[in-house]
Amino acid sequence: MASSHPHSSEAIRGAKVLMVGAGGIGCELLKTLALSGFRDIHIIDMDTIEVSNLNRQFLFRQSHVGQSKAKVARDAVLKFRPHINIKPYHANVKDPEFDVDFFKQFNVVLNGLDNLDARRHVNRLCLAANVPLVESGTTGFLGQVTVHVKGKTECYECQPKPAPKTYPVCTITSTPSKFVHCIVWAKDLLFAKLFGDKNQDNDLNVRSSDAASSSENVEDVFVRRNDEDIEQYGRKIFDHVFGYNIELALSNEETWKNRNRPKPIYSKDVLSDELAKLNGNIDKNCAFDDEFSVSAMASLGMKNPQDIWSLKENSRIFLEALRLFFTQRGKDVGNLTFDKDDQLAVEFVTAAANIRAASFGIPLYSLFEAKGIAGNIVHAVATTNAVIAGLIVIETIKVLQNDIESYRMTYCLEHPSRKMLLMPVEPFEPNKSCYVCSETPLTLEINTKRSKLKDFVEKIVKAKLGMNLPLIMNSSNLLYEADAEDDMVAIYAANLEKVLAELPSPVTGGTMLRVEDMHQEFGCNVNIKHREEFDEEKEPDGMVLSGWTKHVSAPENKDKPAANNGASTSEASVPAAESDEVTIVSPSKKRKLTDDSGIPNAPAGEARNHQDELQVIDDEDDLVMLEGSMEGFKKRKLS
Ligand SMILES: Nc1ncnc2c1ncn2[C@@H]1O[C@H](COP(=O)(O)OP(=O)(O)OP(=O)(O)O)[C@@H](O)[C@H]1O
Ligand SMILES: [Zn+2]
Repeated sequence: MASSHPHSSEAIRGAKVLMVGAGGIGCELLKTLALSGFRDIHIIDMDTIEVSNLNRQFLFRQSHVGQSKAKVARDAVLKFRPHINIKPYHANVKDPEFDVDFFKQFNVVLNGLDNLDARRHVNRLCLAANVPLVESGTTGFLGQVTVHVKGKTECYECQPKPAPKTYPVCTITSTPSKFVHCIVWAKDLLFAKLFGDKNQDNDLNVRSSDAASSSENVEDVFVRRNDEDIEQYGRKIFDHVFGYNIELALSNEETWKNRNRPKPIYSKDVLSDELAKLNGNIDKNCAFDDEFSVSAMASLGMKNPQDIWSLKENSRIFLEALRLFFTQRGKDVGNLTFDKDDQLAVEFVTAAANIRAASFGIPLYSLFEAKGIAGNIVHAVATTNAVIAGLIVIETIKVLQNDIESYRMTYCLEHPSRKMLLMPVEPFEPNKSCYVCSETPLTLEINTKRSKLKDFVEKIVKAKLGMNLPLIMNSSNLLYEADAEDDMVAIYAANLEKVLAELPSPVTGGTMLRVEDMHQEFGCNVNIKHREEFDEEKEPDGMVLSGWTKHVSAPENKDKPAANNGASTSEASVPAAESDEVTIVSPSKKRKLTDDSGIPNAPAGEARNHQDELQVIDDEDDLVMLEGSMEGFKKRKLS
């Protein structure tokens, strides 16, 4: 780790650093820190080791599966650097114990995280504690490292981050045109409906409940009666979702005027009765070691995850996976959420998505490909993580030396630009209108007569402002407090609704709300303005927050800013959603369709660069940088 600075080794030896995340980047980083001479390292990671981590998180071995990442990483590094201090915390960085005072003890904080939510939280604590932050992210071959020093460079939130990839609910429930729509339907609607929490809202029946006046009671279809034969139940579900619901959708002629009509698929048409019986019989000879090895593919003797199954094979997998969930993993049913590492769940979702795709004339995909789409997986490249970890340490040393002139944010590219794969750029000054690191008030346009406190808190305060434990004030009146007792919540809700309701319409001056998060020692002012109507397509929240800088996020999710925006460290979740999930926009009313799309696992779609500096052409599979874009790298002086 060469540095021209004479005191770098001193700076390293005396430094106390906090690493957040001990995953793909984190393992590389801890090793590089230790080998570079760092002697006091604290690590927070909330996860335990999974088998799927082992290919790149090289501090972990098979025998560590199930153990704390932070602790195992520490032990592994102490084997070759026994005399340094490494303190692990198996915990969520958002836990209250990691407050501003905790952050203040460190000289620098290094993020190796994989989600926007945690990154924003750490950014705010670093600002409040006045501790520099070195932020990083990787997605496949792409990566970046940025330096954030309060008052000197932009903070992590100075540039707005792109919104999570969302799909209009009607595209998902009624008019899929791409395989990803079928995956989202299979995963977030059907899987959730059959195996998830029954109390969760679910749009699966949007269409059929419209016609619930017909003989069938829709809710009953999905509930398995106690004495109901599992094969019969499986076929009933199959026929309902792939046959009956499609017929129902077809009855709405308007929808299909300019679209290809889907084809209803019934189990009897695809599977002969003999086959369906065989379906069940095979399994009886197939023993599973534990519940996580339960597999419909194994049960049916299908081996290659890269095969594209026929409609018949998908149907058999669908019925078999459903049967296995109820017979072998019955205790999970009702509590499951889709997990890309759950083989049976991936099999079920692949099969269901393929059957739906077949119905809508969309090409079918293999389990391997479907898993990538469902899990938003861009395959991790260990080398990218290693390069990024090295760059983090280089920036860390500069930060410790207070060598501001040398700070760089560095992009790791997939293809060379001007023969360079690493693109160093001078950091930007803080954005004067950043609501996080400056005092700029925000503006919220909202229908003050209709909007509810719950929506305001969930959609704006938590989702957009990233607050964990919010508190809302109007002058000196407390309107909302996150951890208030239930009865108080009702009073707060009434208060806010009263405040909103009393606003004259249209409000020109606005009403100021103060929103704070004590834990983050962060607060901002929100100027409420009344607006009557919202475009349900473009403004699905029914309220619009603005005021802190122009929007970077492109509607098609191209030219998405940097890798550390949302998802990503290794095996990054592409659509950069906070929960790393593709979500469905559920409109209050039916909306006009658009074909938004973009394939979520296409690495090319993930051009992760500062939009202002890097122009990127999303050319299906290639990230191409325009030569002229180098102009954007011109110096911007730091204060
Ligand atoms: N709020 C948080 N608090 C503490 N650790 C977190 C938090 N959010 C994410 N992490 C950790 O950040 C690390 C990110 O690493 P990485 O991107 O390699 O993900 P992974 O979970 O190890 O792998 P994959 O998601 O690809 O299976 C994970 O170990 C995860 O536990
Ligand atoms: Zn900022």
